[in-house]
Amino acid sequence: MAGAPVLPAEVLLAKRVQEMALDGEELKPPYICRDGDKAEENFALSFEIPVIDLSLVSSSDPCTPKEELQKLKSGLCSWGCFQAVGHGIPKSFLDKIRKDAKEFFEQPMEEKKKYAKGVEEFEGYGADPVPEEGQPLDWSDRLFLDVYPEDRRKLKFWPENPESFREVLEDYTAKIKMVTEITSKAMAMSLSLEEKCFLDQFGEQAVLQARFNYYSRCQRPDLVLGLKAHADGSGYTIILQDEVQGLQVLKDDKWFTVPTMSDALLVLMGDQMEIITNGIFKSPVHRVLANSERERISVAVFYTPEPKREIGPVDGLVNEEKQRIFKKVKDYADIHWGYYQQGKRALHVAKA
Ligand SMILES: O=C(O)CCC(=O)C(=O)O
Ligand SMILES: [Fe+2]
Repeated sequence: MAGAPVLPAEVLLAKRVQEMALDGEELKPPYICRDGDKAEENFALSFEIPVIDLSLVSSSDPCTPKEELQKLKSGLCSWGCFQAVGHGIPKSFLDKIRKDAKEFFEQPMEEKKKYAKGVEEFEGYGADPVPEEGQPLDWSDRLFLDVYPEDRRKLKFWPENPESFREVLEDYTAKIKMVTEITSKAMAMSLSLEEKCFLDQFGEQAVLQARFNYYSRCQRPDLVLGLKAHADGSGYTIILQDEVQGLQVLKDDKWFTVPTMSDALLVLMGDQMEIITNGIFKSPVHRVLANSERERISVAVFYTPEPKREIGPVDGLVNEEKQRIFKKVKDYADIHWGYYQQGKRALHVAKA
């Protein structure tokens, strides 16, 4: 592997990781981005990530258990994420999404390429746009789609096969939108804020984007990453995992593997929730490891404030005790993307 020529990312990105894996191609930089030192890995399974029953923290219930809200708050202050159950989406429906996603990626390349994106485009099937020079490439393929508001949908990128894909995704979008409503309210209540204050910041036309990730098997998982370490630029992100572990969250300089739970959705704070809560909720750095035995699929839905909408720390969280640490920003996700492509975080641009 040493001495393998470094090909321009544009050239490498013309071929899907899934094809390279199937062809048994030799790994090349910049896919190779780790030194293979397994000792550095921390495989600790983090059962400390709180599991929150959202049906218990819905606002209309005057008996909302204080302990559940407290658990939600402390989880978001320390981990920046939680496993949501009781979210109202039946497990059978989550299985359907997982099944359609798997069927899509398992089709011949020819079929998937009908939805291919250009190297510099965002939406469609392929890889992320070419990163800055020196940045690693992810050992994964993805299908990225704008799903809400409806007028943002570009149906030419929406798979027609498997047959139920479009309908299931439409349905999932509506269900996830409801989950964002309950979640935003519960998070506000956990901080003793007016329950609609986060929803008001995001706006009614807040954007949902779905990213179907396909992590192919890799013979040398110690040399690559399924997805490089990053924090999300969203407000927050709702992740559906399959039964294969791989997602890790960084806490106290250690990587913790997020357990898989077939009926749960992982709710992970993006930078914008860190800004809106004046730094109280953390937007965690996370990554995905590659796996030599099994492929892995996840569906991440990014929930982001309306374009052009100014967001900033909510009033109740800035006071004499707690100084304002972030200023108002708009279109933060775009700023974030520029830094992401350089392998950097963007949060400092919003510092007061
Ligand atoms: O695959 C996963 O579990 C996480 C995906 C993720 O972090 C992302 O798409 O931003
Ligand atoms: Fe992410």
